Amino acid sequence: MASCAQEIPPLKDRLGSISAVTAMVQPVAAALLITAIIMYMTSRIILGWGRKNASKNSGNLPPGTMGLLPVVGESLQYSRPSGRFLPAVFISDRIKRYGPLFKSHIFGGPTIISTDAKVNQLILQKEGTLFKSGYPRSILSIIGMHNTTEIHGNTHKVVRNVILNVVSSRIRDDKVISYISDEIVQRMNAWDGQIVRFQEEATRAKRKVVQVLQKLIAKKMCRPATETYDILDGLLAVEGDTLTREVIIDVMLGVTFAAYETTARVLMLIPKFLGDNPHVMKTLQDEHFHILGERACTEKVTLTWDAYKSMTFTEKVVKEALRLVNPGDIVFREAMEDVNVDGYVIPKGWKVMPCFSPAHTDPTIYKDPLSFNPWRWNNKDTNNMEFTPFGGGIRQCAGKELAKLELSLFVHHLVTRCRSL
Ligand code: HEM
Repeated sequence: MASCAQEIPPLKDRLGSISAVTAMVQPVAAALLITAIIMYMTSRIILGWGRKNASKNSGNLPPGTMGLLPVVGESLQYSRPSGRFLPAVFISDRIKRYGPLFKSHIFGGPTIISTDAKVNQLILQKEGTLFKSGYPRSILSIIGMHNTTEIHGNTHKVVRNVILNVVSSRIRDDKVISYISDEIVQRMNAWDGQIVRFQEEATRAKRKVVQVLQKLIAKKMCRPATETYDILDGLLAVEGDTLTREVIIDVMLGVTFAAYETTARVLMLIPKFLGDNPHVMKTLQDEHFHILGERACTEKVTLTWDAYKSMTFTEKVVKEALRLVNPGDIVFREAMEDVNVDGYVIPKGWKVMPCFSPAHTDPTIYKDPLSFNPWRWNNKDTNNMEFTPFGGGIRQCAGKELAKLELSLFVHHLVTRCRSL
């Protein structure tokens, strides 16, 4: 058995080992001290920075926190996946803590987040006077620096009119309906027995879009627009000093992004809603087999504008899916001057982020809001500020009628396909 004397080394040796340990610990301690000093100084700078931002404005900023780091702010918390439907946990937690209007620091800048339907309406309606579209650079670098969100005034009006005119005239064309319908069937056939990797497909596709657009423009320049007149034809027809070729390509990129990501997200979740709600599926099947009549599922069906307009229950299913999925949940604006809202000030130059999903899932507006219930739309007005899946004001979605058509045609093929499975 070892004695205590053997366990405790003599003082000289102990001093030796202590100094060895000290030698080892010293750099670590020094590093810790320096880190602590840097953290202290950083926090002072940050706190000072936060106060400086606030003190520039005489009014009362909405409550909220700005996060610990100047550039990152609360972006990491904001982008943490929620694992459930919107609103994101970040948003619902802050509504509980601060109320419907709060400040944060996300996407690289101080931001006021509004989840109040009335305030959102004000922000959207005052586009061009109190607020202007103001998407963060990180988003613009993907969707193009000159896309629809970044063009203002008359140029925006011209571009918007082109898109609205092309969309509203072409979706009534049965040939276009048939084209979309065939595309859906083709894609569905390719999905059979496969896991669909939407994200990978999208990323790969995005890289090719600019090349495709450039080739398409070159082709279009060589022949006059025909009956296949599309948004690109429309934009090329008004090409000029402000609407340059570069802007047109970015607008097309933006339209592709706006049209694809949003519609795909709703489309992806519709099968889940129907799988979870067999009674909705049954009612849909009744509607769509009625449209099919005696025709067998395997027969190629040519859908028409009239057939689409007769899909009245489908319209409610699409609305309900839009309410819960909310692919256009947030939009970005920038305050053009100090704006007073509900006793708070939104300072000039700050980003403003109207967020729609809290109103869409508010139990005082929608009974049992998280249930998928298309019948709730039987007597409900949808032209109000509490249902804004397509935004509002002069920047309201220019493709909303096309999106609703595409989603309805998808539902048609999805529910009639099941008979043959
Ligand atoms: C479910 C599908 C869709 C949803 C939920 C949706 C949602 C939205 C929202 C919320 C905005 C407003 C953005 C803002 O205020 O900053 C918007 C704008 C826009 N969307 Fe959609 N969108 C959808 C599909 C489409 C489609 C299919 C197109 C194709 C043409 C499209 C084209 C546009 C364009 C061009 C704008 C900009 C309008 C402007 O600035 O005047 N969207 N969309």
